[in-house]
Amino acid sequence: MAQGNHDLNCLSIDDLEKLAYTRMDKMTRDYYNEGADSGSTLLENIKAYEKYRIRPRVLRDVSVIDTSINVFGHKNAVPIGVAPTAMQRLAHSDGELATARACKNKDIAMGLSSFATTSLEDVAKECEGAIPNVLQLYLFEERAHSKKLIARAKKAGFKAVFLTVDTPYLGRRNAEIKNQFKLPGHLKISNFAEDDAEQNDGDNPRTDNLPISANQGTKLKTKNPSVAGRTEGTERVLPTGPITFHTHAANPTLSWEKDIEWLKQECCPEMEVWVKGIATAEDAILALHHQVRGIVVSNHGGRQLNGALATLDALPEVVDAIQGKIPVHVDGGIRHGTDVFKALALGADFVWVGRPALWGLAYKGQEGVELMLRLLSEEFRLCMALAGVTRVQEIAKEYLVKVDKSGFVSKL
Ligand SMILES: Cc1cc2nc3c(=O)[nH]c(=O)nc-3n(C[C@H](O)[C@H](O)[C@H](O)COP(=O)(O)O)c2cc1C
Ligand SMILES: CC(C)CC(=O)C(=O)O
Repeated sequence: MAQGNHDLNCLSIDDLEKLAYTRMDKMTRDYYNEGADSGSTLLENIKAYEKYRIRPRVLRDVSVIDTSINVFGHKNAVPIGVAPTAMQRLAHSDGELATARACKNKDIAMGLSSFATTSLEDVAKECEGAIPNVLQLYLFEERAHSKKLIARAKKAGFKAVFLTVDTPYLGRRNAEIKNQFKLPGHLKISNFAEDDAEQNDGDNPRTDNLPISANQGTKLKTKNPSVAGRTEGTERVLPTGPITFHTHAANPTLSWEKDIEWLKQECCPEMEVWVKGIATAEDAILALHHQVRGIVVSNHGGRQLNGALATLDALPEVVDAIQGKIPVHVDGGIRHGTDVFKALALGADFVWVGRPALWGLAYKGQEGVELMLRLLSEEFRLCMALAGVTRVQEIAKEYLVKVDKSGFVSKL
């Protein structure tokens, strides 16, 4: 394995996190790093990987290793993608463009948030069809903007839409509330900039503890606005005014019957419809029933329901339910190449990383994201070699054991 050309300040994702820490202002750092409530699910996402150990096989000629895998019709260098995360220009002035350039250079799929600070057309242009772009969708209760966004994504050549399904309301993120987090005036939620041109007076801070649709811009004709999202026997009024993540991202009305079928029709045939935020076998079966093209096991990086199962712990029941009928991806807490190996051994087809890309951006823009991808890719390749595996498809349960709290080792 090549050992040359290291950034000696940054030899691991842990190093990268520390380096990024000093390069972000407090509001950005808290917004990026925080989990919901006490943050226990965020931590458990990371810790869950420590419950498994690898069973290495030897004397297998590992001189040639192929880490690549096909995803959305493209060859990805490793089974790792950059997860959609909102507002990347908070971390670096090039924001999503830097991420796109890094992904293109490294042959890595990229997920673009609906709430990006760069338009989907600009990101697509940057990649010129070299990597499969995925649009993460917050499907607005008010449909016109979402309809337009989907049409634009199709035109720009996006391969898939990941409908985020774990945000009927925004999770309670106390630092975000304390800091009165808002997008600075020089940045825009670019995918909706045109829609907002006439009325955009900027974002409003998240200052209260209410479910998100009770925040600014949402008027519900309910008796008590603090229970927004439920129309108490009276008319429901859609969000109005500028499109901000405080007003539009969460949608408490989303449902399998009403929305998945609608979305499939809108996207068909150009883009695949996936659901991001599945954490149970029951919902995995519903996803199959509604014929989505794939699922992402995710708890939104621990930013939504705190107390939910770590994604690695939720993965096996989802994999069992799906039985290979559609791809199962996973995200949350992946910080090492060995984590990628473990997730694949437990049945994931592919993993996505969120915060590490933001830390890379904050550290050195495009170069920092490339560094992050390089670290994870090299660690993954080395892990495969030392475990005695030469192709990604060979990674399976037999390479793992589970170790419980008292140190008892069990086969899977
Ligand atoms: C700052 C931040 C912003 C995010 N924005 C979005 C988003 O716009 N849409 C979405 O579906 N998920 C969003 N996510 C969740 C990620 O897509 C992903 O599920 C999560 O970051 C994975 O966990 P990890 O950060 O531990 O890798 C965001 C996560 C973070 C940390
Ligand atoms: C636009 C936001 C709701 C982004 C998001 O998903 C997050 O902050 O976790």
